[in-house]
Amino acid sequence: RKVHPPGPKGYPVVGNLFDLMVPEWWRNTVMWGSQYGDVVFLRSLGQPMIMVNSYDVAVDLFEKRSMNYSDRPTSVMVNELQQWDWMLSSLSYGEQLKKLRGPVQKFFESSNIQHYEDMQKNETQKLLRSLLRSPENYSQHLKTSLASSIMMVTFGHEIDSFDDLLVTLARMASDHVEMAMQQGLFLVDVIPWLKHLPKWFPGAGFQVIAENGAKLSHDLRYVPYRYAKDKVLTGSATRSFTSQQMEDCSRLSGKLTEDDEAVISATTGICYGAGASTTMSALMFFLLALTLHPDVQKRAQDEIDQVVGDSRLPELSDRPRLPYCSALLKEVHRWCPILPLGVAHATREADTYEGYYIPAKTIVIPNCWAMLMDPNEYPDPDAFKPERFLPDDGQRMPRDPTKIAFGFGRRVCPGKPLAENTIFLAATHILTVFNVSKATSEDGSVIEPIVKIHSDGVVR
Ligand code: HEM
Repeated sequence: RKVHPPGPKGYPVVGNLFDLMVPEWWRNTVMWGSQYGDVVFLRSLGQPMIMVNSYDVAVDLFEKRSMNYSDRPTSVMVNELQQWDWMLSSLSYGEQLKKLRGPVQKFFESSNIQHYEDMQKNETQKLLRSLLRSPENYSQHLKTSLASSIMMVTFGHEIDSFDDLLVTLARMASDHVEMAMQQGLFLVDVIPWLKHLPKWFPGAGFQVIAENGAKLSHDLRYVPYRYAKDKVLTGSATRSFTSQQMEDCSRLSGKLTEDDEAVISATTGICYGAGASTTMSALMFFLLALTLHPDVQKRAQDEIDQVVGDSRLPELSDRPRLPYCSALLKEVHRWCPILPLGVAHATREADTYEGYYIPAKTIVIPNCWAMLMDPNEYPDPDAFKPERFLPDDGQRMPRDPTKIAFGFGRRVCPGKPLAENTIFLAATHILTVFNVSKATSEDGSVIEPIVKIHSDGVVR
């Protein structure tokens, strides 16, 4: 509903708590969108929020007005008590963000990340061998392979098992921070003075959680970095994000300063948390799509057979000649949004948009679910149809879903080139050597899978 400046008073509070408590509650936000429009205002425990339901509005706010819409919501629990304030994804828009995003963007851009193709192919071939040995453990094999790939790219650290010490640390830390980031879970985020309560005080259990979080935050930042640094200094390191940054610093100033180390440890420390579960989720949805749609699988395999032949596995350079496989992966990002509500941005200052007053420090949520399920852009949105991205001559190509799935504006995912390469290699390698199908019981009858999608509140 349109209201006029000056104030947020009198805004409609839409939806109700029940809507927010059901699993996959963002599905309801599509209804809010059709009822209230592309911009929906809510108040959660006094905190103003807007939900952006259309791609055009997302571009208007996050891209055309990016100076104002590139902040992040702050949280006492995450930023202050647990000291995750070094983490790029939770930094406010400003000098520190620019200082950290610069090296991250430079490292992950396509021209640099292509140097890691051999390493990625090696990891993917290890995945194929594990899948051959015990296909029933497919999700564990995927997790291990993706963890190893990210650890190799970031620290030059190869892992054999998911119980690897650095991976365990990164997993525990990621779980902790994801929990702490959930809006409204901790009262201290609503009533900040509670942060002064000692941990023995009745009801101050959050202080114990915070203390553990602060330790994990410190260890995640410095333990893997020191390990990788030692390998670089002893000459036993392979090329990685850490080694490249250390070389850049030495070339520019002849030595590694404390400030350099603070940047390298922060930029490398975030990679596992940001990249492992998201890429894993995309590949799990890919396997689900193949299981449910054998016709799609067959068409993709035929394309690979024709283009690549049967004497080698696909490479990144084959991508332009595999349009159906590329369309399949676009459809995976659209059909099963991994981050249905993206990652929240926040306004720095008050703004007016199309007659709406948007206060300063409003949390701005891109409703990626609604954008990717928009029937005007993607007719029959619940159906899995890669061919929608191969339109007949003269027909319009629907919007590339990765323009939504990887976020917007100045906070867009910097890891996108790496994620896309990893997903392409794993998906096409699996298609080349395996058939993915529904399981059968002992008497040979097909077991219909029951699709259950787990979400930790951020990543599905
Ligand atoms: C399928 C895989 C992935 C998806 C769908 C994904 C999606 C996203 C999204 C939606 C955001 C928030 C963008 C915004 O605020 O508008 C984000 C941020 C980020 N992603 Fe990814 N991501 C993926 C993989 C990766 C990988 C592999 C890495 C690095 C190893 C990575 C690193 C980051 C970082 C550092 C941020 C924070 C950027 C900032 O706050 O400025 N992501 N990602």
